[in-house]
Amino acid sequence: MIETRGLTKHFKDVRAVDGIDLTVGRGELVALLGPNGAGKSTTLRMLTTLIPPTAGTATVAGFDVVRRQRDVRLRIGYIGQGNGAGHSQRGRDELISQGRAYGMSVRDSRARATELISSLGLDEVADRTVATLSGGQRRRLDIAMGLIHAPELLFLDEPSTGLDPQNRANLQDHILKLRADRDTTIVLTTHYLDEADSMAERVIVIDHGRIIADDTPARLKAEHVGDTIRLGFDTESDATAAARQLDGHGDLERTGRHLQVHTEGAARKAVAILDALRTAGTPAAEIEVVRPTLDDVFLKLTGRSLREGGAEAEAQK
Ligand SMILES: Nc1ncnc2c1ncn2[C@@H]1O[C@H](COP(=O)(O)OP(=O)(O)OP(=O)(O)O)[C@@H](O)[C@H]1O
Repeated sequence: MIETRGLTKHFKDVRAVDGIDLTVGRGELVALLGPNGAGKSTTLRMLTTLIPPTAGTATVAGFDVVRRQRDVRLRIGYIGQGNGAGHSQRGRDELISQGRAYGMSVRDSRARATELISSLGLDEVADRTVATLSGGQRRRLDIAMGLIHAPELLFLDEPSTGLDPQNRANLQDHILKLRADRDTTIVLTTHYLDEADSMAERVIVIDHGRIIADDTPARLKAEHVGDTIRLGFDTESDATAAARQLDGHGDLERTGRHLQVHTEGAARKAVAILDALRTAGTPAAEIEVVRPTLDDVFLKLTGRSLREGGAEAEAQK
């Protein structure tokens, strides 16, 4: 559904996107992850024909994004970060007009608008004019607009930003359902690592306009970080003795009376480690198996935390 080769966008001296090669197949659900300014939105804006690449090529749904813009647009839905909806019409009418703009019949547009109003929890706002809606309500209306023509490929630029947890969950359900029912291909950007982790089977990490990792969340975590077993002891000397006992069980790191063991398959190994320590007479007082998050992956890959510029920063705005 998407094929890019050396896709590049420069804004004067800023290399926003720096030679991206990307292939996305039909029905995939892909999350683009990266800190502020990494180039995620610029990539989506090129793929949705809103801005032309400086160099490289991209085809979307089989059409070149520069030469066949109209063909691309008819097949995709794009929900950007700004408010796409107008102001003077009622929410429901905006949706119906949008459906008509995509060539749907009045009847189909109405039916689809009703379906989306219900599934995105827009009942209370459907008959109000857009100008009177709150930011979150407007966001949900924008999302409904992007879905009106049931596109085969959907681009969502930070769909959850500005939504409360319940609406975020509703939206995630809706996206997963679209995929299950219609095999819609979905590419989304997000700052919410848990969202990427739970929804996407493929996570692409972008930094400085380049792809630095591309895999399933589970494999990214296993390959780049691995599990950690955290052990606590009654005294520092117990921890030192335990570290000697556990030589060979993984990478060990001792801080005071705590010991961290970095290893694969930590849940299984934890049992063996506890047994070994008990037998040696230095039993652990505390144990915790810590699974890595996508943020740990990002930190490992870039030396920076995605959270610093991510959802938390957004929430403080
Ligand atoms: N129209 C523009 N003119 C000049 N520079 C731009 C323009 N659009 C984006 N940039 C720059 O390109 C870089 C990539 O921006 P982009 O919006 O693609 O990042 P992003 O990963 O989507 O970030 P965010 O998470 O903040 O949305 C940034 O340095 C940004 O300042």
